[in-house]
Amino acid sequence: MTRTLIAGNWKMNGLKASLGEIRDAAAGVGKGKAGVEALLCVPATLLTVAAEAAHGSELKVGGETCHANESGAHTGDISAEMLADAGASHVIVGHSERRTDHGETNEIVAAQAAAALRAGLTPIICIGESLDQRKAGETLDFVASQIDGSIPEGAKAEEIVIAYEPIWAIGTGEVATPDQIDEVHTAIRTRLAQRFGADGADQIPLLYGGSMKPGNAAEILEVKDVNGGLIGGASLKADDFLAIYAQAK
Ligand SMILES: O=C[C@H](O)COP(=O)(O)O
Repeated sequence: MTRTLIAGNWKMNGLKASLGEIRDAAAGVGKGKAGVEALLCVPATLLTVAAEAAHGSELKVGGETCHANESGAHTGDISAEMLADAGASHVIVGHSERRTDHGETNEIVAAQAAAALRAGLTPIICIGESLDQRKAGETLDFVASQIDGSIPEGAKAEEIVIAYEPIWAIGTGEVATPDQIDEVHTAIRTRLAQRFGADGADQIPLLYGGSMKPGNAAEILEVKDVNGGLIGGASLKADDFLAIYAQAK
């Protein structure tokens, strides 16, 4: 059975002064919500204190990216082992902002996801098309190529999470319609079934991300192959994050 995951991505936001939001989120998750996981992925500077703030609750914390190597001369980078050591259970890899800002290719993303698995973390592998690709009718082919290239060899279905985030819907207030999400998520599940078999593909949570908010979460989470969300702006406030979490089944 597919797990449901409501995951926040704080991106480059948050100071120690924001820890109250994590404490509030931690206090609000888990109540009568068996089968729905809650996760906040925070900047590396906050990971240890966020893990402490969430300790004893059902809120998990995660990183936002990782280097493929375990250690070494990579100034400024952070390994998956370091994230695990700081208390992370998950790490986002291949977010479109990383692909754009840091030139991360499918090959790099697959190596990062492999590193996450090596360190015992669950990689949340992000894929999604640009507006130009959507207008050109290339969405499904592009997303399929990202799936093929970004999931590492040897990964097991139960170890990974996929997040579909149309780039044009990220931080723009523009949300993909349920029909658009349905079309892409169905295509993703079908592609995953070619690699993992139907039973394997069914075990992989498919998250939607892109301007998800308390007011549109229910409609998005109702879409057949949506198993949760990857939430940016609305995850910064515990009230909003919890309001989305409350709508997940
Ligand atoms: O990782 C999260 C996504 O980029 C969505 O961000 P957003 O909810 O601010 O649009």
